[in-house]
Amino acid sequence: MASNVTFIGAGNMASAIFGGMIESGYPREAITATSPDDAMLAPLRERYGIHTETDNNAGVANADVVVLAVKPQIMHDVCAAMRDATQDRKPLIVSVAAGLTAETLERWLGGDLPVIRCMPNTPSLVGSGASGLYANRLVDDSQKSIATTLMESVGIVEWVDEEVLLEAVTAVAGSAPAYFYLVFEALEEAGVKLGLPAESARRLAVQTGLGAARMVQQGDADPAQLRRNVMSPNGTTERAVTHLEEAGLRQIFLEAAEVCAARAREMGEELGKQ
Ligand SMILES: NC(=O)c1ccc[n+]([C@@H]2O[C@H](COP(=O)([O-])OP(=O)(O)OC[C@H]3O[C@@H](n4cnc5c(N)ncnc54)[C@H](O)[C@@H]3O)[C@@H](O)[C@H]2O)c1
Ligand code: PRO
Repeated sequence: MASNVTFIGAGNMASAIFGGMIESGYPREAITATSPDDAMLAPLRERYGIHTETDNNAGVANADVVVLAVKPQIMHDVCAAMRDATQDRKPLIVSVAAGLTAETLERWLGGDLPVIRCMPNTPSLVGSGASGLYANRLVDDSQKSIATTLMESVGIVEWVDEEVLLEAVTAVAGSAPAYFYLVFEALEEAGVKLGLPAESARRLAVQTGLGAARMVQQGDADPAQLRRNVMSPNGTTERAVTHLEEAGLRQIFLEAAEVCAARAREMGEELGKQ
């Protein structure tokens, strides 16, 4: 029988994940989502046919898996209010919150709980997500397999052995859709400056991004080789890529990844003091 999965918080991330689970054949009767606002839950009941609750403790009462999907800033209060229910039930806890460590979450929920931390990203909304997962000492193999099933319903999954590596996952996947959107914005602006209608520039740039990503995923060659395949000697691409390299693009990405990871750590430390 399928595990009962309850999502605490029914926003973007939660709905992406339970939407993906249902599309992959997970029984909707085994899924519950909570939010204090029933007006927000009503369309989810309608669209997905899942159970909903405005009371988090009622949501946890029958759960085998509790997915924490509220903003990190309110997580302490949400966990503290669910402590008794989670201690009674001892479900698997899966958190998608940025920064908050497994130790912090376990402590807020009263201790002695299997906790999996997950760092997903928004392309999960279209089934093309990328998630990093880390399990604490109390998680067993069957629980790891449940978390893999949940997150593979919306994309790919990479497990990490050390929790600190979730900061790197945040830098290259959790936050990274925004970097690609920035590149699309910049290419569109450049196309417009060079005379293209904005809509054409966007379509061309986005389709190119999609095609380039597909070629890397197909695995025929690594990205550096695929890049060289586009660069005819003394041609147009070589001129553009040399400009990007000389302007320090690689160093800029490295620094962006470093500040991103540092902010994840900082959020965990700041919020974890509670
Ligand atoms: N958005 C991203 O790119 C992204 C990526 C990775 C991880 N995350 C993490 O996912 C989590 C959720 O982010 P989101 O983008 O889905 O946010 P969101 O604002 O879309 O969803 C949060 C939900 O929490 C609900 N909520 C508020 N108070 C609550 C309470 N007391 N009890 C139960 N539910 C309550 C709200 O109704 C809302 O539906 C965050 O912790 C964030 O760090 C987000
Ligand atoms: N979005 C969240 C943030 O910016 C977490 C990763 C992606 O904090």
